[in-house]
Parts: sequence; C-alpha cells; structure tokens
Amino acid sequence: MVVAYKHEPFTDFTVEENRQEMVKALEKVEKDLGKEYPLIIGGERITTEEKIISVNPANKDEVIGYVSKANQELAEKAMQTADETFASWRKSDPKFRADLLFRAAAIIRRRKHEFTAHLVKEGGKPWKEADADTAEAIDFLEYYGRQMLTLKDGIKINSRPIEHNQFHYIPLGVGVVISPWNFLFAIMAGTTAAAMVTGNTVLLKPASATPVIAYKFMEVLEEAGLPAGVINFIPGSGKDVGDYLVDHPRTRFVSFTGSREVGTRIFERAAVVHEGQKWLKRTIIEMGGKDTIVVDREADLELAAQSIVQSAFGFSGQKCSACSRAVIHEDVYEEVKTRVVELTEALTVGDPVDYTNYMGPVIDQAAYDKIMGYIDIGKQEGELIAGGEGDDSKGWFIKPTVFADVDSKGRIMQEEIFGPVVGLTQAKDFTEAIEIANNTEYGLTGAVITNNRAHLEQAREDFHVGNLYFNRGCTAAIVGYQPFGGFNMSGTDSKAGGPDYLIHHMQGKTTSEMF
Ligand SMILES: NC(=O)c1ccc[n+]([C@@H]2O[C@H](COP(=O)([O-])OP(=O)(O)OC[C@H]3O[C@@H](n4cnc5c(N)ncnc54)[C@H](O)[C@@H]3O)[C@@H](O)[C@H]2O)c1
Ligand SMILES: N[C@@H](CCC=O)C(=O)O
Repeated sequence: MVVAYKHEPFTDFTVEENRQEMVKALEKVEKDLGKEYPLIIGGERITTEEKIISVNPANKDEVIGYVSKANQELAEKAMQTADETFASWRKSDPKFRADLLFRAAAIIRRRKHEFTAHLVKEGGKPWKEADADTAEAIDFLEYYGRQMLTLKDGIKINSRPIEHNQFHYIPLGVGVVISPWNFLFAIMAGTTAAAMVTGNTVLLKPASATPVIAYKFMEVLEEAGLPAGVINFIPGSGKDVGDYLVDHPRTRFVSFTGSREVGTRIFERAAVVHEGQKWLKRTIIEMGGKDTIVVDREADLELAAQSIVQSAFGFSGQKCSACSRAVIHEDVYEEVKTRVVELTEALTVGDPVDYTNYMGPVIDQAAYDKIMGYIDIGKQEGELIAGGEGDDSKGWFIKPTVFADVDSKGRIMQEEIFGPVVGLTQAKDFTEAIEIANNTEYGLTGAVITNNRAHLEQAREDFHVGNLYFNRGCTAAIVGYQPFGGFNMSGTDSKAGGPDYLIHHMQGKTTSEMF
C-alpha cells in the first residue's frame, strides 16, 4: 500500500544543525570534484576521448567533472540498445516501475544534502534554491510513481450486454529526453522518470553545462534496480547528437525542456517523416517565458515589491518562470518602484557556497555575455535604477538589475533574458495591465497582486498563461499542487507534475470483446 503523495518539505537553513549538515555535505562533495564519468549504454560504461568539462560557475577554475561525450556512432548504439530493450520493458509490470521510482526517491532522500551540495557546485545554486531542486526531483519520482499506479488499469468506459470494452494506455517506444541546466536535477530526473515509468525506454541527453548530476541520478536508478538498457546516458552536443536522435526513424517521442530556439527546431525536425519511420513522432516541448507580475491600485504594495524581487532574482532570474516584467498601476507605480529598488539593493551576490549570499552566478560565459548585452539594451530602453554591473573575473556574477519606465514593447520587455533583470512599466488601469501582460509571444507564468475580487476574476479569464498566481510571486510551482507548463511559445503545455503529464508518454488502446 502506497501512502498518499505529499511534497518533500524544504530544509530550514536558519536551524544551526541543518546548516552544519550542509557544510559537511559541501566538504564531501568538494572531495569528489574533478572525476571522470563515462556514458552508460545498455548498462555498459563507455569512456570516450572527447570530454564535456563541467565547471563551477562561481569559480571557473574548479572542475566538477570530466564527462565522456557521445558522438553519432554512440548515439546509434544507444538507440539500438533502447529499441531492443523496449521489446521486454514495454511488458514490465507498472508496479515494478513505480516501485523503482519510490526506491530511487528514498535513496535520494537519505542523501539529500549531498545532492543539494552538488547542485550548489555544478549549478551555482544558492542553498535554498538547490534544496528546492532536490526536493522537486524527489517529488517527481514520488508523484509519477503514484500516477502510474492510477493509470495502469486504464480508464473506465461503458460496456453493453455481451460486449466488454476496455480502454487502457500502452507505452510509445524509445523516447529521447533532452533536459536544461537550470533545474539540473528536478527537470532532468522528472522528464526521465516520466518517460521510463510509462514503459518506454529512454535516451537521456542532459545539458552540457550540468552532466554530472545526471550521471549521479543514473547511479541512483541502478541502485534502485533499473535494468540495463532501459535508460541510456548519452551526454553530447545538442546540435550533433540532439539532431541525430530527433531525426532518427526509431525515435518514437522527444521530451524536451529548454529554449524557444531549440524547442522550435526540434518541433520542426520531429515533424519530418524519415525513410523507414512507421509513426508520427510525439513531442513534449516546454520552452521559455517572459513572465509578468501585475500590480493593481488596491493591493498590498509590500507584498507586490517582495513578490517582484523574489521572482525576478531567485536563482539569478534563471527560471523559465522568473518575473522579468512588472506592470504596475500608475497610481501606485512610484511607491512600488521605490520599494523594489530598496529590496534589490539589499540582496547579496557571491559564491553560493556561502549561505549568506542570496544570489550566485549565472551559468556560463555565453549566458553572462547575453545578459550583459541585454543590460546595455535596457539602458537605451529605460532608466537603470538598480544593478547593471557584472564581474566575470572568477565566476559569472551579475548584480540584480532593475529598469524603470520601459515601453512594454521594448526588447527587454519582450525577449527572454534568463538572468537577473526586470523591467517596470505603468498601466492606466487594470484592463490595460492585463493587455500588456498578454502582449508577448510567451504564456508561461504570471501573477496578480490585488485585493479587488472582480479584478482577480477578470485575470482568471483573461490573463493567458499556463500558471497564474494570485497574491504571490510567479515562481516555485510544486509537483502535484501546481502542474507546470505554458501556452503559446512557452510550449506544449504538457503540465509537468500534473495528472495529465504521464499520458503524453503513452497511447490509448481500446479493446472490445464479445462474450
Ligand atoms: N518551460 C519549462 O518548463 C522550462 C523549464 C526550464 C527551463 N526552460 C527554458 O530553458 C531555457 C534554458 O535552458 P538551456 O539553456 O539549457 O536551453 P537550451 O535550449 O539551450 O538547451 C536545452 C537542451 O537542448 C539541448 N540542445 C541544444 N541544441 C539542440 C539540438 N539542435 N537538438 C536537440 N537538443 C539540443 C541542449 O544540449 C540541452 O540539453 C530557457 O529558455 C528556459 O526558459 C523551460
Ligand atoms: N517549475 C519552476 C520553473 C522551471 C523553469 O525554469 C517554477 O515554477 O519556478
């Protein structure tokens, strides 16, 4: 009997004992740095000459690990292995697959701080953000395991005298899972677990900036009893290995989380039917956001400022859900703006190993250059009222940055920056604020801060985002509580951590028997 799902509690690091445990975990992880990690295909460890070098974004000289890099030949080997393994795995007991996830969750929970410490190092995540990433990884395993148990016998449909009808779900085949670096543990583990627990075999290609945590997850799954060949670990270049597998005629589905640029490329390529291909590929594609917090005239303005600052600068704004634009009623604009600046200037930036730093680095040089480029654009488009500076001498650090009086059609208000930058703009009334909030091509998250019930109901109907929050920030969805995914160019709205998610990895089969 499986106990009811409840999300993993976050660690309270204000408690001295918890801080001490985390310090010990960081020491342990530090001793583990700089090792080599192989590919895993059919359970076999394969070492390649060429390596992906994962570095600590807070300290470029610190190597997290040297990870073997798959090429097209190895991707082909992995595909053949996954394809052959599917013949037996598709018939495996769903309860066995769910139990595997529950055991994996238990293993991670027992070593929770160790994983969190690794995320601090490899992802540059402050403790609180890293702890939430680990907790979310556990949640995905626990939640999808239970969802599979709910779905395993299908859904009740109607039968008639002497006609017995059955509707149930069967797996699809080989799935290519391509994950991003920002939720390096949770999204990588969640997308992989969902594809596997539904009876598919998997080729896991993690983000090149953060491949070591994916190897560690593979070790956990193996310890939990994962049979060889069910999940194959093939880090490699997105363009090279990614394109090859997306195009492959034996790929049955692609589960991608990442940028709009790569997501739309995969969507187009997966639509092409190649020689020998017997199906239309399924795509689960979750992309970026340009997320807005709307502040009404009748609102708790302290809550508004806190929500903007936390949602904009948590993990340096490197969340698809991050608040990168705030639309504020003109009557309260100055007051909110002043408080946003005060709160922003109080934030500390530095190596996230130090618990007192609120913000760590951005992930790499390319991200640093891109964000600093947007800060230059922001200086032309609005008034810089906080931050604006960066330092990439040791790690990639950028101060939390606020621009005021930006036209809502400006580039910094339309394009995903994916860094610690927020633009503020005014609206003359609530209706105009919602129109502005909807005026990007994305539709991922949004929040409304108001005490006006009619305005909340108006937003419920008209604010076009997949995850809409009232009187709170626009980040931090919890598995099983706020299913996550967006509209328009934010993706296919597959709702990770929600009751519909697993069904995207399966196909419905109707069987009708005459008695
Ligand atoms: N909607 C969501 O749930 C969600 C969650 C997290 C991140 N994101 C988005 O992800 C982006 C940040 O992550 P990122 O920088 O890792 O994104 P990215 O698109 O650069 O990379 C994502 C993954 O795609 C791979 N890739 C690159 N080129 C490829 C190709 N041609 N074919 C196949 N795979 C390829 C990368 O190696 C990586 O594993 C942001 O846009 C963010 O908003 C969205
Ligand atoms: N699910 C996360 C965002 C994931 C994307 O980066 C949140 O709700 O903040």
